[in-house]
Amino acid sequence: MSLLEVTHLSRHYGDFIAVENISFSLQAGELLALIGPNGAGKSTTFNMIGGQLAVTRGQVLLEGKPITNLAPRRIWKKGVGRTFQIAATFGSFTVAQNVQNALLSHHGRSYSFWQTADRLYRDQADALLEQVGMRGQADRHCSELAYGDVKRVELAMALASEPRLLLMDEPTAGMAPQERQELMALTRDIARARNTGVLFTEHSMDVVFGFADRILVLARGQLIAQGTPQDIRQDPQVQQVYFGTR
Ligand SMILES: Nc1ncnc2c1ncn2[C@@H]1O[C@H](COP(=O)(O)OP(=O)(O)OP(=O)(O)O)[C@@H](O)[C@H]1O
Repeated sequence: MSLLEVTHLSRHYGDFIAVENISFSLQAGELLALIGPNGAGKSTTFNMIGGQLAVTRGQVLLEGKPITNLAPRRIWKKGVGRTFQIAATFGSFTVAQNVQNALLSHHGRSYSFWQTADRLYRDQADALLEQVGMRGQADRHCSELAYGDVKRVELAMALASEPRLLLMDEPTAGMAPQERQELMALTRDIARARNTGVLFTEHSMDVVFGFADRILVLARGQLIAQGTPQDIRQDPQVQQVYFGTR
C-alpha cells in the first residue's frame, strides 16, 4: 500500500481551474518533488493535502485511509508534518525550546515559562537536534542563527510529531547552493532512516534533479508528467511546457 495516494484531485475557484484531476502516489521513504512554473498549482495541491484548502473533487488517502478535507490539525495528528517557506521558529526562544515546544504540542501540552517546563522533553529535543546536526547550538536563541541553521531547526520541529509524511514547501528557498545541498542530503538521510515519505515543492533544479527519487510536473493545473529525474529530463512535453525548449 502506498503511503500517500492522491486520486483525481481538483480545485476550482468558480470557473477558474487551479488544479484539475491529478493522481499520484508516494511510497514510504521516498522523496517526491512537485515542480512547475509559477501559478502551475503546486501550493494549491500542497494545501489540499495538508487540509489548508478545501478539495473540489478527488480523494487523498494516507496509508489507505481518507484524509480528504479534514481540518489541518487532524491531518497533522494522523501523521502529516509540514515545513513552511517562511521560517516558523520563535527567535526569542532557544533552539532547544523551539523543538521542546513542538514536542509539547505533539503530546497535547502547551508551553509554560515555569521552570520545570524548561526540562520537559529536553532529552527528546536534544536527540532530534542531534539528528539535524544542531545539538551543539541547542542553547542559542534562534534569532542568532544563520538561515541554513534555522531551516535545520524547523526540520527537527517537523520531526517532533513523528510524521509518516513530510510536506516541505520550498525547503531551500533563500539558501546558498552549498546550504541547499546539505539540507536536502540531511532530509534524504532522515527520510530513509525513518521510512518517512517527503513531498516537496522546489524551484531550484539542482535540488530537484539531485535529490528527488521521482518528480511530478504540473503545468496550468494539469499533471503533465511524472517519473524519475531521467524520465523527466527527457520528456519532450516537459521540455516544451516547462523549460520552454525542445
Ligand atoms: N484564492 C484564489 N482565488 C482564485 N485563484 C487562485 C486563488 N489562489 C490561487 N489561485 C490561482 O490558482 C493558480 C495556482 O496557484 P498556486 O499558488 O497553486 O501556484 P504555484 O504553482 O504554487 O505557483 P508559485 O510557484 O508561484 O507559488 C494560479 O493561477 C493562482 O492565481
